This record gives sequence, C-alpha cells and structure tokens, in this order.
Amino acid sequence: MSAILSPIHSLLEWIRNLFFHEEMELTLVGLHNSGKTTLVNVISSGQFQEDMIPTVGFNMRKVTKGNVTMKMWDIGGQPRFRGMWERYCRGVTAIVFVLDAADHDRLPAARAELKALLDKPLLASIPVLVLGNKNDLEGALDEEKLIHTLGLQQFADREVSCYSISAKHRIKIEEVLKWLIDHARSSRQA
Ligand SMILES: Nc1nc2c(ncn2[C@@H]2O[C@H](COP(=O)(O)OP(=O)(O)OP(=O)(O)O)[C@@H](O)[C@H]2O)c(=O)[nH]1
Ligand SMILES: [Mg+2]
Repeated sequence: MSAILSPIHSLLEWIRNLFFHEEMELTLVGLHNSGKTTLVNVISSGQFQEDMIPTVGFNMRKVTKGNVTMKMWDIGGQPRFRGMWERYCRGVTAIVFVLDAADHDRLPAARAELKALLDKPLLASIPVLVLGNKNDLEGALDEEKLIHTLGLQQFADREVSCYSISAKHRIKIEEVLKWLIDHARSSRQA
C-alpha cells in the first residue's frame, strides 16, 4: 500500500482521530444555481452531477463520517424560497452561504441577500462560511476579490470566513469540512 495518502483519505483519518463525536447542524443558503445541492452531494457521497434539478423548498441530508455527524439543511435559492432562509438558519452551528463566483451579473444580488440575512438579530451569533463556488470557471473571483465585492469587511465584528471552492472538482472541500468541524467544537465548548 502506498505510504502517500490521498487528500480524502488523510481527511477521513483526521476525522477518525477526533476524540469526541461531533454533531453539527448546518444550513446552506445562497442564490439559485450557486451549487448548494451539489456541495451537499459531494460532501455526502462524492458525486457530481451536471444536470441538477433546482431545489423546491428544502432538502435535509444527514451524514456521518467517522466521529462527525452533519445534519445539512439545503434551502432553495429561488426568490420565492428566500423568505424561509432565516427560519432555517436559527440555532444552527453554522450558516454556509454559497455563491457562483463566476456569475458577475448576480454578485450584487448575492451581496444584498447575504447582508439582509446577516442583519437578522436572531442570527447574530452564528458563524458564517461564505463559499465562492465554481472556481473552476473562467473569471471566477478569488477570495480577496470576493471579500471586497461582497463587502465582507463590514462584518468584522462577527465570525465570517470566505473560501474560493469548486464543488465540481472538489477544490478546498477538505478546508470547508475542517472549518465546519472546528466551529462545531467551539460552539460545544462555548
Ligand atoms: N462548473 C461548475 N459547476 C457547478 C459547480 N457546482 C455546481 N455546479 C453546477 O451548477 C448548477 C446548479 O447547481 P445546484 O447544486 O443545483 O445549485 P443550487 O444552489 O442547489 O440551486 P437551487 O436549488 O435552485 O437553489 C448545476 O448545473 C451544477 O452542476 C462547480 O463547482 N463548478
Ligand atoms: Mg439546490
């Protein structure tokens, strides 16, 4: 057997070595077509599908990997479902806001929806992970540009992180999982 572990094996090994069983509840929100359901699929089964059906309402997926159980609420991003976002974000371990980092025309709308959500007083203490998805596409904004374009500096008084990822090519998925697990731990210790 090769001594060099693939990234996914080393991640699984790292998860198995966690002493505590971590339970976390996440809510994924963001404009439609940003890749929320794709990300949930990639995290839970490793499957990428090109032709996805838009989410109507929401899906819930529970997945256990090693010592970690993740309950993921995946909410539809079409305008008619956005009124549900806040309700599904209340009390979760972390909010994951996904956007299509290559869809420049819709970045202002993504910024406005993110701001409206983070302005909700009941969500003030919940950590937020902003994911600029589809970084495999030409013209996708990198982390620095995302922070600037989304105006993330205005949230300096709360826990907001931003990664540039590709659910399709599994770029930075390990870092996303590590961030989530770290935040599950800190919320348990709080
Ligand atoms: N190139 C590329 N395409 C992606 C990536 N992630 C998702 N997609 C594609 O983007 C489209 C929309 O993906 P979904 O996962 O359905 O998006 P969603 O955010 O769940 O959309 P709603 O359910 O309508 O809110 C699909 O065609 C996916 O194949 C990625 O990382 N790169
Ligand atoms: Mg969806």
